Amino acid sequence: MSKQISANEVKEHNTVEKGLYIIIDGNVYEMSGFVDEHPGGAKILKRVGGKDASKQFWKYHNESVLKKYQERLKIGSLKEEAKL
Ligand code: HEM
Repeated sequence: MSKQISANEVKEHNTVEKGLYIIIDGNVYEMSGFVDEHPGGAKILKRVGGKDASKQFWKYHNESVLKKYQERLKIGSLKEEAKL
């Protein structure tokens, strides 16, 4: 099972310096080492750091992109938490 990461932890990692975490479909990806080679540009990725970027991701990519990069970029999955 992959590492469980809380929504707060994701939120705190919103810059390349601190670690650029993004959520796609409940999985957490660490993008800081990838921003400079992202074909869609660094800026757009930095803007979604610390956030759920599922909607933006599926707008521009398909499943094969995730398959290709998940081994390198995926660091865990979003922890299920009780909602108040
Ligand atoms: C795991 C995360 C991501 C990976 C591995 C990734 C990878 C890639 C790759 C390989 C391409 C080249 C086109 C392709 O092969 O489909 C691309 C293009 C692009 N990506 Fe990403 N990307 C990620 C997340 C995102 C996110 C979150 C956004 C938006 C906020 C984004 C926006 C774009 C845009 C705008 C393009 C250019 C599309 C075009 O020129 O038609 N990407 N990305």
